[in-house]
Amino acid sequence: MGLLGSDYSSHSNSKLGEQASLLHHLPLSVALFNPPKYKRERAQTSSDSNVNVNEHQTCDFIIEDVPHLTNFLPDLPAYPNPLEKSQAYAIVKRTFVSPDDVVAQKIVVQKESPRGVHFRRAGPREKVYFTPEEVRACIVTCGGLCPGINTVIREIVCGLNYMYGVDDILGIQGGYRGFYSKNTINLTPKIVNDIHKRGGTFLQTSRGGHDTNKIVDNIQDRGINQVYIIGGDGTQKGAAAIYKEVEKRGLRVAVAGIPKTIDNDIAVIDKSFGFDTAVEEAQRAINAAHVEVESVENGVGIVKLMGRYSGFIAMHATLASRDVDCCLIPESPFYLEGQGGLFEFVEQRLKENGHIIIVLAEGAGQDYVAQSMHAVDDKDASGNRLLLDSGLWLTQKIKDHFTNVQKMAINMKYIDPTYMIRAIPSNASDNIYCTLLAQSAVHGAMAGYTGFTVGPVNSRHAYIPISRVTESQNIVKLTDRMWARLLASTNQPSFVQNCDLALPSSDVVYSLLVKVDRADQV
Ligand SMILES: Nc1ncnc2c1ncn2[C@@H]1O[C@H](COP(=O)(O)OP(=O)(O)OP(=O)(O)O)[C@@H](O)[C@H]1O
Ligand SMILES: O=P(O)(O)OC[C@H]1O[C@](O)(CO)[C@@H](O)[C@@H]1O
Ligand SMILES: [Mg+2]
Repeated sequence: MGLLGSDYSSHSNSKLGEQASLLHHLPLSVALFNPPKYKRERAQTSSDSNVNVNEHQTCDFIIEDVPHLTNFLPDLPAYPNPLEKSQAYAIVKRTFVSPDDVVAQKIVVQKESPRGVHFRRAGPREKVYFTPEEVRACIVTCGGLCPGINTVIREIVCGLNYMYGVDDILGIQGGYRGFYSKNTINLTPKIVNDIHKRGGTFLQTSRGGHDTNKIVDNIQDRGINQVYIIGGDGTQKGAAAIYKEVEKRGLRVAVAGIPKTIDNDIAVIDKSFGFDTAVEEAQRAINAAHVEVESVENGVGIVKLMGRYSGFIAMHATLASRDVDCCLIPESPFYLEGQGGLFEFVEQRLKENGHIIIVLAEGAGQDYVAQSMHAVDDKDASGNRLLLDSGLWLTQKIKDHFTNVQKMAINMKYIDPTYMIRAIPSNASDNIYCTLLAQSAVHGAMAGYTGFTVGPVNSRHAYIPISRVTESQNIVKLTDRMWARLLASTNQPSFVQNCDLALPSSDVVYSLLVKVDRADQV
């Protein structure tokens, strides 16, 4: 028996495998593997001088596992994985992922630190819980667009068909509401063959319209037993609700989430697909701004990029470009006037270089804009806050300041590429990434796992409990080194007063950042 009871395994002699029977009785998603204290015995060498030989140490090993259909359908039959006979895997040394393989969430550790949280490694398993003829799969795409969605759709269809011989795959059209309001389309490798060359989603998408009961009724009525759900944080919350309802009804339906978001705001995973493509496309807008502002006197270029709550696209586009003087993101409050403010910085760069480029994430400075516009807090159909145009607002503020206060003529160039960075096909590396995601999702569902999201954790693909990726949103942490690297690269103001920077706790620094921002507004 493997690390957890749901996997069939021949690795019964591994140390982790020996703990399996204990783990099987632990709560579904979290298993704490707490081996006895062991003696670390090492020969002491000169380079080891700071190591305490023979000291005792506890190493906590935590697995956050994903559910398996057998958790609520214990008598489900298993079958040998057809990949055993697949020509693609014929000479692969280890076709099947060992049930003992896990992926560590933290790979930078200290000598004495606990082993920490691990996720189940993604990939094909020795046993599957569906025969090819039994499978009726469906794919749905929800939320905003993102480069690579079509590649994921294509690779799920081809993966199911070429690897597992499945040929009953339905496309749900128009997002979650498509389950109960639209006809499905049949997806075959031939139909999806070229779709990866196009941007957007072949299946169409929507916001709102998630009705768990209606969706699961429909899954049941249509005899669907594998559900592949491609979407962002909101979509994954919807997938978790579908999984829970499926479990409650005791249905043999595997629910697999594939994380999608241009904003890169999904927790746990390294990066979301399409993000690199979007950052690359954003370079075109920044380059255009650079050409424009270099060709005039006192050129001020403002480029607004997507990023509702997280400034990853703006941060990475800035770091990649070298032409950007200042990057503004939602996580880092800024202020305009006075010492250390944005106006002062713009003036300084204009004097030094004759031009300046500011990259602004759409969610940056929203409170500022809302105040000056007395706007109401509008929401989209999914309940996401509708943003005000901070790019236009900043453009006007800078124009007003230099015309009325500084009495200095500037040449303002505002570029807003918005949808252009996400409505394109994915680049080569994102295409490969999408293929891995799709194949991992297919292997997971075929192996009977459910209620999981697939994604890379420290470059290794893993099955992550859906609830784990929806409990928080990934944001740029100002206290991490990446933001410091950006500040060091642009040499822009951090908008944090020196005395505040000395504070030890990131929470305190963050709350002060907010206070600095508020203080400036009153
Ligand atoms: N808490 C929730 N529970 C169930 N369904 C939800 C929840 N939040 C959002 N959804 C559904 O998920 C779908 C997509 O959500 P949303 O519009 O927020 O996009 P997203 O998946 O977060 O993607 P992105 O942010 O990248 O555009 C919608 O159909 C919405 O109804
Ligand atoms: O106009 P739409 O399609 O709702 O999408 C806009 C939003 O979608 C995202 O791309 C992803 O959430 C945001 O960056 C952006 O604010
Ligand atoms: Mg979202």
